[in-house]
Order: sequence, then C-alpha cells, then structure tokens
Amino acid sequence: MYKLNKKVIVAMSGGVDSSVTAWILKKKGYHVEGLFMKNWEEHNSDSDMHCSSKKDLSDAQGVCNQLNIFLHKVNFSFEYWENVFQKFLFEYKMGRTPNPDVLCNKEIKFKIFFEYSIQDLQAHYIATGHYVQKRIFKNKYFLLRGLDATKDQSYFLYTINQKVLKQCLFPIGHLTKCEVRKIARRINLIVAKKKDSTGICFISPQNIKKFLNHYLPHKSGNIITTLGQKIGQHYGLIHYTIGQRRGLGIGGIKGFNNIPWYVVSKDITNNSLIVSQGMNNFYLMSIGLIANELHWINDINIQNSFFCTAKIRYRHIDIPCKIVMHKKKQIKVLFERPESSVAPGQSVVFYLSDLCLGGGIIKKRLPVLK
Ligand SMILES: Nc1ncnc2c1ncn2[C@@H]1O[C@H](COP(=O)(O)OP(=O)(O)OP(=O)(O)O)[C@@H](O)[C@H]1O
Repeated sequence: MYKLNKKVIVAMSGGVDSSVTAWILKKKGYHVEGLFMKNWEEHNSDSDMHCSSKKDLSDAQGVCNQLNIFLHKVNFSFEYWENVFQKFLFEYKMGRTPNPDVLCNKEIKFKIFFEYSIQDLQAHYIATGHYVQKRIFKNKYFLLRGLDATKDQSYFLYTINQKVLKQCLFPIGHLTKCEVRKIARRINLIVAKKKDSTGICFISPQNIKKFLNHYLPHKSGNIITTLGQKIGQHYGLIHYTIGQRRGLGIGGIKGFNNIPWYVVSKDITNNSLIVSQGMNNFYLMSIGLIANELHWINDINIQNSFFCTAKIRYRHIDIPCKIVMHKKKQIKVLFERPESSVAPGQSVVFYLSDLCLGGGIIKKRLPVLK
C-alpha cells in the first residue's frame, strides 16, 4: 500500500546518498519514482574534462532496477548553461569566487527540477540525498543542518523558500555518512562502494584549471607585494582566490623571510595578483563584510540588528557575528573577532545553533583598521 497515496520524485544522481534516499522512502510506503538530470552536454568541453554523466545515469538506472522503481530522465543542460554556468564564468571574470553548487541548487534542483516534478510528473514531494533536516512548526518550515557535521550541506541550500521546502524531503539528513553506506551495503546496492563526488557538480577539482582556461580569456601577469614589489608571475587571475597559499610558486625570495605568501587581492585593471606574508596579516583580516542577494528562509526582521553565527565558506567554522542593516537590500555582518580570507563572491550563510536562517553573497570585506 502506498503511504497516503503520496508520490515522491527522488533526485537520483547515481550516487550512494540519493540511492539510499530512494530506498528509505520506498520502505516508508511512498510511491517512489526517480529522476536523473543531465546538466551538461559533452560537446561543451573536452571529453577528459567532465566526469561521466553516462556512468552516473547507468548507476541510477541500475539502482532503480534493484529497487523496482521507474527512472525518468530529463535534460536541463540549456537551463544550467544559461542560469548557472554563465553567472559562474562572469563572477570568475570579475575576480570573484562564485559557488556553483549554491547556484545549481537555487536555479536547477530546487527550481526547475522541483517544478518539473510537481507540475509535469504530478508529485506531492521531491526528495534529495542532501545532508540537511527539515522541521515544521506552526505551519512554517525550517531548514536545519544535517546531523553529520562532517557532511552537513545546509550551506548550499540557504536559498530555498517556504513553498519549495514544504514539498521537499531529506530522508538521510538525520543519518551519518557511515550509516548511509552501511545501509547501502546491507541492501546490496550496486553503488554501495562508489566514491563520493567532489568539486563542481559536473567537473572534478583536478580539471578546474583546465576548464576555466577553456572558457575564460586569461593572461599571465605580475605577482606583487602590498608595497608594490614585483616578486613573481601568475598564470591568469582566474586561477587564484583570496587567502590562497598553495600554487603561488614564490617561496624563498631574496630579501624576504620564509613566512608563506598569501593572495590578499586581485587588481583586475592591471592584471596583478597582490600577495602578503602570513595567514593573519593585516591585508587578509576583516572585521566583517557586506552581503547582498539576501535570502531568508523564515521571516526575519533585519531592520533590527541581531546576533547569530556565519559561515563564510563551506567547511569553515561558524563565526559569532552581529547583523545590521546596511543599505537597501544589503547587510553588514560584524564578526566577534577579525577573520582571515573573506572572499567576495562566496556565500555567507547564517545560523542560530543548527537552524539555517538564510544567507547572501559576500559583496566586499570590511578591513581591520590600521
Ligand atoms: N544528475 C543528477 N540528477 C538528479 N539528482 C541529482 C543529480 N546530481 C545530484 N542530484 C541530487 O542532489 C543531491 C546532492 O548532490 P551532490 O552532488 O551533493 O551529491 P552527493 O552528496 O555526492 O550525493 P549522491 O551520493 O546521491 O551523489 C543528490 O543526493 C541527489 O539527490
């Protein structure tokens, strides 16, 4: 018997998380169908640049056969190209560090994937294998961090809205990755031992440099210190991010001590990379930031200032902070103590304990006063 005759479309990636998600929902009695989406056309890049969506599709199909559920396939590569990829490239071109996973969730998974499932496939819910949790209180929906702190993905989902959250299920959010793998092994899923995906949705981290080179004009230029001394050459500003230490190739320079060098800013006009020594150097430290493109999951009155914690990038610790209104549609985030390596373009996501409040895009950092 189907649970209350409720139909759920599970976003199946061919990975272990979404496969266990489908199994859990089926076991609970929902009418489960899978949906695999293709977001990238191979002819858009060299064949060795992208990870194989063919293999993922065949894994998703294999799991659906095992679980005896139907798998739909849909191609959103046009929408991905227009609404995610173009913005991703533009942000890189402007010297910022965008987060494609945040954009993909906002524009694809929890927008057109959602609409397609609810409207065209007439589902009551969609489900994904994200490590996040959902709660309902007084008819309002809340997004919580995943129970497994090492896998929590709420950072990537802060743009979700009430209407969508209402119809989303996250069946593995209260489990650890270890438990999910254990379930997969116990029920003999063909993907039980498949490696976790890393990096941008469709491209491995090893290929990101090659990939950006393929799409963006770039030229080498000078690496200069904050005092204007030329100390090396970079191979295209797009390849560097604020706070980056590795890959600069400028160790052991005559006249300088051995403290490591860090990227502190990019001078787009002069195509120069500005560096300074030490992770906590003055040029890298910020007392806060300005954020725009704000999204709040629940009603929050930002006219009044409030205290919470902020994550300035995925896998960064929570920073205690105060939020105050800045200009229209912008907020000022003031850290409890100065923080290193705030990178414009990244998302800043706010929490009250495990509750994800929402977030925005880092527009600029607020430097410490000299
Ligand atoms: N190509 C795809 N088609 C359908 N759903 C997808 C696809 N890629 C990702 N998803 C959905 O988004 C969720 C999170 O994606 P992410 O890329 O973070 O994968 P993951 O954490 O490695 O999960 P999985 O083990 O399921 O691949 C997946 O669990 C799945 O529900």
